[in-house]
Amino acid sequence: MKALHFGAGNIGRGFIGKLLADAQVELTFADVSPALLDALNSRKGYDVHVVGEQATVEPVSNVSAVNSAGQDAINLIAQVDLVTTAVGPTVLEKIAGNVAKGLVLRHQQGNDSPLNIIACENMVRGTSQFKQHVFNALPEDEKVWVEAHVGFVDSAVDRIVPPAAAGTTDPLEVTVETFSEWIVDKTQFKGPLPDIKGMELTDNLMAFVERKLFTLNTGHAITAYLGQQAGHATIRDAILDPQVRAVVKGAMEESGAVLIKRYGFDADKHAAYIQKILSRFENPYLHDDVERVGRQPLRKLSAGDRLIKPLLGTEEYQLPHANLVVGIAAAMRYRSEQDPQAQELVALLSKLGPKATLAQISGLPIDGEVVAQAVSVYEKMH
Ligand SMILES: NC(=O)C1=CN([C@@H]2O[C@H](COP(=O)(O)OP(=O)(O)OC[C@H]3O[C@@H](n4cnc5c(N)ncnc54)[C@H](O)[C@@H]3O)[C@@H](O)[C@H]2O)C=CC1
Ligand SMILES: O=P(O)(O)OC[C@H]1O[C@](O)(CO)[C@@H](O)[C@@H]1O
Repeated sequence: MKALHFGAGNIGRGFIGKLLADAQVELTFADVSPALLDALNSRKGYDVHVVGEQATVEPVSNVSAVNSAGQDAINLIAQVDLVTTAVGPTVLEKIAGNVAKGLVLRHQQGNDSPLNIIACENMVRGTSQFKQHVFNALPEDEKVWVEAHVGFVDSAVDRIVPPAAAGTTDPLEVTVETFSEWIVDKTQFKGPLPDIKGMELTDNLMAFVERKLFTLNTGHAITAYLGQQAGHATIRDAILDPQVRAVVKGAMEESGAVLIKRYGFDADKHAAYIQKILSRFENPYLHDDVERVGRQPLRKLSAGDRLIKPLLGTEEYQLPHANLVVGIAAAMRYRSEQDPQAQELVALLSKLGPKATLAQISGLPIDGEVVAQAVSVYEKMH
């Protein structure tokens, strides 16, 4: 099997690319970073540092890389069996044009073998959203062929992979936690289902996507935002702060109560899932900055994402949400010099004030109770 993976970053190298290479898939990365492309092409591999109770170094070999914006990537889309992405939600639209060109070429070359595309991003049904971008870029008369031959397969991806430690000069350096979970929607594949170790197939993807995004990512984001407020630099330091931990755990439980109602999860197993996540946040072997985990606060405060969507669920089922509201207020206080969305948030707050800013970003009603509660917490937070 041949695969093209967009995004040779942390998840690309440390999780999805590694898993494909381990399964003997002939793997090419597509990226835009010259440093990554050069290093991958000259060394053809890299080491993955898996850290936990027992640290291991797992080599990845026989990989190569192409520029995702160039003709090589288009040519590969015409040939491979699998395309995966881990580029970040905002980049999917940017790569859609070249993916569409590759699909047109594939058709022109008479390659009717099934191709499956899987976006591995922190998004609800990210591949379906990517499909829309690809279809927007496709000529009208190619759409029927693409529908018939290309599977757009949604997935949930879970492994904490922070950027390489400060001071590392190797662009391929990557350190990952032991835990990993990649769950894909088996109902969306074209052709035979792949048999790749570490890729789990399900016909109930939404339950897994929401369980992951609205537990791990909800808790992680609130740890980051409250941690930054309390002056902690890392997720570990933040989650070991009892005041932060109480809110994070409370918010995951509030979100969990919605998931239990919606998907019928077993309450005890869900409580154990939350405990496991808290211990992953504490991982002493990972250095994960609160600034990274809180990145792109406008995305994280949007209606379908990890803070607002669980809160809307609590309203739907009339469940408590005091801790989620504290997390939302803390997100409004997130600051980062590196992050354009953090700058935009500051600009919005100073132009519109907190109430209108939150309503605009989240889609929550400006005169509703939740906005009033969040703004009241926000104002007490400095
Ligand atoms: N790091 C983590 O622990 C996890 C990340 N994710 C998700 O995986 C995705 C990627 O995250 P990370 O790997 O952490 O980010 P990252 O920033 O380490 O990697 C993104 C990669 O995409 C590349 N890129 C940017 N523009 C591109 C383009 N036009 N074409 C091709 N490549 C391009 C970048 O050069 C970079 O190598 C995100 O959606 C994230 O939410 C999901 C689970 C875990
Ligand atoms: O990658 P995002 O969506 O910006 O959010 C960061 C989060 O994603 C992860 O990278 C993994 O799911 C976490 O480390 C963190 O919750």
